[in-house]
Amino acid sequence: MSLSAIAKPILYSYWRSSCSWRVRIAMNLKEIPYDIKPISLIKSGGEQHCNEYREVNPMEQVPALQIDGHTLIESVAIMHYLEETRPQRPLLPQDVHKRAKVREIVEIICSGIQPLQNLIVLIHVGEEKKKEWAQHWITRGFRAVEKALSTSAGKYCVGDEISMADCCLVPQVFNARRFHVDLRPYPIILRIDRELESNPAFRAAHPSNQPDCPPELPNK
Ligand SMILES: O=C(O)/C=C\C(=O)CC(=O)CC(=O)O
Repeated sequence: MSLSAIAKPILYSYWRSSCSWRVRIAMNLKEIPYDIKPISLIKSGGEQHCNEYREVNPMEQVPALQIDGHTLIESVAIMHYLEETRPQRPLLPQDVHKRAKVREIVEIICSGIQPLQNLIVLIHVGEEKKKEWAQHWITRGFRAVEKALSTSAGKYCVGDEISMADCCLVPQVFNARRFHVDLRPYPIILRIDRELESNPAFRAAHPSNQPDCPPELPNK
């Protein structure tokens, strides 16, 4: 086995990137030790655009995970890799219908909400319109998530076991608060977010507990 295959995984991460945060939660839940390599999405126009990092992730985004001698990108693909190679503390239910529900909620958030309100899109939309834009897409998506949860949720998004859906939901709720979305119409989302707040794996993955979190939290 090569040295890189047994090295401690390295996660290229940004403290308040919701996609990095999903993977941090999954790594923590599965108790996989890893080192963080911070990539600032804002310093000098964004370190994700430098030549060196483009070699790691040609999408010029975080996260990227170096693990088992491979470099993986895209948070959902990474979570599935972790699930398939580290089945301890499963993040997908056994039941096929419940699995479909987990994937549905993951997809709503990771395709239907977050990409529309991420940094590159908001820069394009412009400072003046960005808050209204982000609120629009998060509200639209949360309506669908809340509806899905009305039949799937137990203690967590799907039943009583934490799944990939929860790894995606909590960071998206943080983004919703950041853009001052009125969350009162989504009581199930709020209840699950509150439930997971004190979970150690979620707490350790929180932006405020990251090595690159600035001492003064900007809230723009
Ligand atoms: O500090 C910043 O303002 C820069 C970037 C982010 O927040 C990350 C995002 O683009 C949002 C997200 O991950 O959903």
